[in-house]
Amino acid sequence: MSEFGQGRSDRPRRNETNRGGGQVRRDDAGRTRNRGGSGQRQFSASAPSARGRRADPARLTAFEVLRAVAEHDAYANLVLPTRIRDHRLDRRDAGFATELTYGALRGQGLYDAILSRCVDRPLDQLDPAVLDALRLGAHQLLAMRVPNHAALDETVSLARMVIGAGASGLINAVLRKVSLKDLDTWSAELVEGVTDESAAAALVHSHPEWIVRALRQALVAHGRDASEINDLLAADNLAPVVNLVALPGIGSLEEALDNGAEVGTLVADSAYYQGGDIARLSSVREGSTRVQDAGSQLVARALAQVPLPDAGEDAYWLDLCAGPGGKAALLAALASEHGARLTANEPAEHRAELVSKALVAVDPDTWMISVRDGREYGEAEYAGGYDRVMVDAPCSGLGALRRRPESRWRKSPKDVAELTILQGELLDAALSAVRVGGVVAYVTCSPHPAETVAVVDDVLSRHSNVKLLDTGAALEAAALPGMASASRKVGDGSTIQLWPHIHRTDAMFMALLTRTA
Ligand SMILES: C[S@@+](CC[C@H](N)C(=O)[O-])C[C@H]1O[C@@H](n2cnc3c(N)ncnc32)[C@H](O)[C@@H]1O
Repeated sequence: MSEFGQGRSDRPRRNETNRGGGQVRRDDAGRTRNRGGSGQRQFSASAPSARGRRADPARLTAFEVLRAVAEHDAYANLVLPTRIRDHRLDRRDAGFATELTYGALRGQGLYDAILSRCVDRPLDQLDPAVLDALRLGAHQLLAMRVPNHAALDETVSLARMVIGAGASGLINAVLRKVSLKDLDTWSAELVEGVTDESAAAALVHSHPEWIVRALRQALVAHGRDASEINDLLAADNLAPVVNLVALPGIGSLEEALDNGAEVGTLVADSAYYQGGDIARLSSVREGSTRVQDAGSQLVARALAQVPLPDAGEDAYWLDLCAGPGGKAALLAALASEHGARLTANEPAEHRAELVSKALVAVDPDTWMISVRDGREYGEAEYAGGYDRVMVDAPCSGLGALRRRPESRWRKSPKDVAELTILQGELLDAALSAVRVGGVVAYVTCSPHPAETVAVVDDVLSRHSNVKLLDTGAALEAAALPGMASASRKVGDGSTIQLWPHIHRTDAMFMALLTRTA
């Protein structure tokens, strides 16, 4: 089964027996079709000339999202829910559209390599809409449990309706060639003669080559074996399960568990939810239960719970880069339990508003929003004013590729280089704003060495009064028993790096630091 999707397809399930004993036929959109007494099919999945037939709404939805991503730089995870609503897809069709959209976007690199062997011209000379239709067809043919004839006919029908009759002929011919081999055979052919391991892994697991090299370096930099790269890349291609957190002292997981969620195994008050539209849970709508990756929950809890090296006051906490507010909500709830107050800072106005919304369920007396460049907290007026500071720095997001299916194709090494300067400056500001004996958490959702260990090494080399704490021990204390180790020793302290292929979380990095003088 493909690694480019949710790992399963819930449709079509063919030839199910219904309660009356007859055959329930499902069309290629997964809806049941009554074949009627005459046996005459109302809908022919195999008819290649389905002229005049309407495009399948689930496939049309996926096509529209791919077009929005390509033409308007849209984020698939934001556009898809709107399109699903526009087309009034039921739960089953919404699942199909989601798997198709995300799978085609993640698999784009691999599918383009395959398609370029089946098209008689360079892919960039194709109409971009045709190319998107071909990618959707390739994903259905190679990675979903859709019968070949259905994948072909439905994609051709879609193209005829939304692009034109001319395009549908080309698409039919190309997809027929794609369908002649399965994904493993195609992958093996593509890497034949490719001697560079990173280049081969980039092709097979559909990642840009520079990201494969960066992730391989990251594994080594965080004390793991470079040979894990294939597992890591494969994990990037699986849709993450929705993780929930019930805000401590405020929310409860009861409703989620009643609706099929399973208790989380990494961190307290968390759950895994696979029940579809999360907004149907009232606790989520109210904001007392929130969607948050378990890795993000862990780093927030580790900062909140680590004993302060100098047990003094513990009343003022700062989240320096808070938007859109995931960690701020958990930190504010934990601060409230501690009797502390959280300042959630975010320089982008619209993101600061999101932070306010994220905090809606938390007692408003325990938090406040600040809207400024986090580097301003390095100024004298804030010096030593906080006991615990979170620096969840803007980063390349290379550790969260599974959440944003198109993001890997939009990033470049230049993004990383630009961000590392800001990351160092924000960490400097946090270390100025924390009191002596307080704690700063430097966090990224990227394992890239330049954004993680290099930033920490640099700050330690520049400030003789800054010390790395045992972050691994703090994380373990915040986690449920049995979590696989994530820490790497550095002198007397340690940093931690979580991994999608080991911990089933985003690849969060954290270093806990203190100021000694
Ligand atoms: C990785 S995100 C933070 C995610 C957030 N902590 C959460 O858990 O939801 C980084 C945030 O830093 C903000 N940011 C960018 N430049 C900044 C700066 N100079 N000072 C403070 N925050 C900044 C971005 O707008 C973005 O919202």
